[in-house]
Amino acid sequence: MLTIKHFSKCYKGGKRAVKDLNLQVEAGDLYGFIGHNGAGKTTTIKAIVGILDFEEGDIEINGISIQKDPIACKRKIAYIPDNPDLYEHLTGIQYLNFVGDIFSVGKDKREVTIKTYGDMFELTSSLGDLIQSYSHGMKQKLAIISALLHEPKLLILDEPFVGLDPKAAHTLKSIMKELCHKGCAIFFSTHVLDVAEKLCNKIAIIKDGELITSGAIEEVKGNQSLEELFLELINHE
Ligand SMILES: Nc1ncnc2c1ncn2[C@@H]1O[C@H](COP(=O)(O)OP(=O)(O)OP(=O)(O)O)[C@@H](O)[C@H]1O
Repeated sequence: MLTIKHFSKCYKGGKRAVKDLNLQVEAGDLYGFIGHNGAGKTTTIKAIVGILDFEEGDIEINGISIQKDPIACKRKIAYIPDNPDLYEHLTGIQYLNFVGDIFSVGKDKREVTIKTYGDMFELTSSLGDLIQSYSHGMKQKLAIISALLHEPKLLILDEPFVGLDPKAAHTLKSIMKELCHKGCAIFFSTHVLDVAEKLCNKIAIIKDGELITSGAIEEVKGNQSLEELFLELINHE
């Protein structure tokens, strides 16, 4: 579903943010991407979803290169950034319809999806309000609903639990598990190691732009907790 091959990124005038990253995410994977502040997670995520150019390596969504055919890739994926920048002058429902139009989501399918996830996130009664009146968590919920409208095959989330209250975080975790159960793949960054440990079947740990371990969570962490493993790897050297 997602193949990252020898991906490197060097910002203009800056140091190398990611170095020779290789990763494979399969259908059904709930893949956690873990690393310290500045490790290179957001850089990698932005490259995967086609909003950050890169010169070295390739990233493929279902065998299609994000750099060669970004439109075909974007039809299959959804991306929720760590700080959703939505159109504040629209109401929630106008924004969802705008996204639905972009992805050509049919009227009936659109209504069912908006009602289902709107109710799950307790946002339905606020969808007629302007986004500028929403709290950070409400914007995050709206961004999540908009991302699910076109039934993406690959969902990419950057720090998805930040700003969500415990109930909404629980709802999102349930949705993520259900989507992967149905064959969707999810790749998400997080600093919440307890959540990653409980939720993910696979994890990758990145340090200073380099992948230091990846694979099935039970194999990667062995008998340790994920927190113990992370601290050991990050403090090493
Ligand atoms: N636009 C940019 N220009 C120059 N350097 C950048 C830019 N964006 C990120 N960097 C640098 O690239 C490195 C990786 O940053 P990135 O945002 O990918 O880290 P991260 O793992 O997502 O961190 P965090 O957990 O703090 O969000 C850091 O050294 C950062 O300073």
